Amino acid sequence: MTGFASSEERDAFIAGLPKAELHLHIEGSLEPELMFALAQRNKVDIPFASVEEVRVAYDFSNLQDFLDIYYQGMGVLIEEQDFYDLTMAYLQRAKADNVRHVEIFFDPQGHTERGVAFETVISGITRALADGERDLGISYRLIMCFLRHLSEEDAFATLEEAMPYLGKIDGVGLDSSEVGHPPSKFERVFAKCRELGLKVVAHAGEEGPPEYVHEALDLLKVDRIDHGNRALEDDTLITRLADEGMCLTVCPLSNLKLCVIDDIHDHPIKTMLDHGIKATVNADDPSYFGGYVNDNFRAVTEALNLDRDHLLTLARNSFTGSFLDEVDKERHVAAVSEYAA
Ligand SMILES: Nc1ncnc2[nH]cnc12
Ligand SMILES: [Zn+2]
Repeated sequence: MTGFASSEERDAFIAGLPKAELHLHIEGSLEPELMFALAQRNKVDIPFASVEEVRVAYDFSNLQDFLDIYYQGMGVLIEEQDFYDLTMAYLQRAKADNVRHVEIFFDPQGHTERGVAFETVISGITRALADGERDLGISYRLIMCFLRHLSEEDAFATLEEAMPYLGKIDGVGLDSSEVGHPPSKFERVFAKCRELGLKVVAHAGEEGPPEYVHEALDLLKVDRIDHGNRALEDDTLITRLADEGMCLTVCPLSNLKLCVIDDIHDHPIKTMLDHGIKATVNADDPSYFGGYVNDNFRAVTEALNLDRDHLLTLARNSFTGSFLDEVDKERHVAAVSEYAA
């Protein structure tokens, strides 16, 4: 137990640490209890008889296993209020983990292809984000993801639908099935998004090879890499990520549940920090992977014997790697230093 006298002391330090969460799919925060409530409210059939049955089904051996259930789960989200309730439930949970700033993903194509209007989705999410900022003091950015298993044409059509709402969207991302859908497939749509002044991020190196991380950097010109685990297989990437101060939004319990790693003791986050890479800790899809951000912090801190300095670095990285203005970044980084003192 490096640096901490007890597991209680360690957990208390994590609980009180001011932090930002930069990799969170809002649809992945749909807890089984809310899924059942919304299924009833909207008269939607779900293939589960109980909350226990749902949790048993969350036994994945790879990303695709999870995605199949994830897209099915979001089928209960129909009305604007559903998206509000989903987002507000996440923000309340984030508040309990002392999260001060969130940058959340949403997957519009997972909804519009079911006949739910883009307006319904974004209105519910942003209404909750605004209420959360006012009532819980959590600032936010919103990132619209393109589903990479769908076509470039679909992505362009989604961007077109998003045009009237660009004032509410800070960035775009790339998620869903990685292998076979390289970043290069979306080079043109990302170029357009950058021209529009949007920040750009992409899932890369979760299951996909290091080459996809190179493509995300070189072709999509990303501001952050989501996951990035497999970048560690390539020494040139390690040096490049460190030299460029590229932020990686790492998701330990997700990696475990999706078998990206076999054991939490093998998680690469400490190695990333040792290489000088700006890694951060995030929950990804907390209701599917069994933990919110502090659960993720606890899991790696215990397994990898992280000390106070590691945790403070991870917390600072979460703010410096965010899309906050420089003044706000500095304010939050100062709060982390004050916490350390
Ligand atoms: N971990 C993940 N990887 C890719 N797409 C996702 N969509 C939701 N979670 C995801
Ligand atoms: Zn993700």
